[in-house]
Amino acid sequence: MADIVIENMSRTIGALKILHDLSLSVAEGEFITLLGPSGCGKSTTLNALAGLDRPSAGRITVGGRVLYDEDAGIFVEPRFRDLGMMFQSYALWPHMTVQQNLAFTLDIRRITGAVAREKIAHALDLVDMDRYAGRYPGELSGGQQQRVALARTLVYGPRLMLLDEPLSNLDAKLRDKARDWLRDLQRRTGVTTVYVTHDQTEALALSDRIVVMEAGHIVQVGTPEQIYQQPASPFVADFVGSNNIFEARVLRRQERTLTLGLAGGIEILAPAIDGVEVGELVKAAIRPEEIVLGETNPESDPAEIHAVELLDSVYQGARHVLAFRLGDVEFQAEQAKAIAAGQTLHARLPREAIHVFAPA
Ligand SMILES: Nc1ncnc2c1ncn2[C@@H]1O[C@H](COP(=O)(O)OP(=O)(O)OP(=O)(O)O)[C@@H](O)[C@H]1O
Repeated sequence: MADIVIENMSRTIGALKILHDLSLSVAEGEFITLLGPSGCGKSTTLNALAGLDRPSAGRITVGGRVLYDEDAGIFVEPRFRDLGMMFQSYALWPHMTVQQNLAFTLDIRRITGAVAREKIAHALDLVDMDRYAGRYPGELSGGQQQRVALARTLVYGPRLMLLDEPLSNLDAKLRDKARDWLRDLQRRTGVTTVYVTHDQTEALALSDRIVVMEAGHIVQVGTPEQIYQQPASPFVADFVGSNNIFEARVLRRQERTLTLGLAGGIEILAPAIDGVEVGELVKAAIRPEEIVLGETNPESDPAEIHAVELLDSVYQGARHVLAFRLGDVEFQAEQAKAIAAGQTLHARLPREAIHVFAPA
């Protein structure tokens, strides 16, 4: 049974349509991430689940209970929704110890005494902060404060955990670590989680499924692998991971192969897809790590190989980013081995690595 069902939810403010007819089901225990650029409506969606914002139309059900139904005039107040929410600016109460911060959250829900103490001990244990119960927030590192904030979100056993960019104020190294234990924590507790981020690395690492949003629309829902390997549109391809996105004309269509033309008579092979006609302009994408430079394998299809001049070579630690031009398109390739700019060499664009998008 789905734990969260959002049906035809829209949000309008004045003349501005912020969410367009969103529908989404989240399974019990699932970790789902709303991913998209700033202003695409992620927080508005999360706030609608939390009851902090009232949508203009649609219906939200959690665990079979209707929390919002515009047509039926139902809107359950946040405090009656039984959800744990943590924002980017998770402030712990500075004048209370860790223990008191959690106790206060329970107290609001009239959970006190031995039951409260047991829940607090359990929540602090979950985030590995049980030894710090007597400390004040000011005596903890940023990462520790953040774990306490998560414990505070979890302490009363919410049905859903709603997290809005909870890792964004940690430095890069701590964020990687925090990401790992957040995933682990969610697996251990099994609490259905909706996570908001504009960071695609975080989304790929954490999620069971990712919901990609663009301008108030859901544009793709899928596992991290599906989103990464089969982006539904050039927007998704561009937003998730790096991609070379280019425009080309469809020159020929064979059973399994499309031949795409670039300026200067360059021909690129791609897998055939439906909905594309010969003569049409299409968008296509290939990931930098799929391009093979300096290809000499005699078994490769020569039609996939092009002589190119290396325009630029940038060292980025574990890999080199190498730029070259084909027709009027500049491509970037990535590989571990350095190659000096200015050389002419072979670039192989494997047919299967090219992703063609049917015109919208
Ligand atoms: N109260 C409001 N009045 C007018 N416009 C609003 C209001 N709240 C949100 N918006 C607009 O709605 C759109 C979606 O906002 P939302 O905060 O949901 O985006 P987001 O994807 O969470 O962005 P970010 O990653 O920057 O937090 C934005 O264009 C925003 O400016």
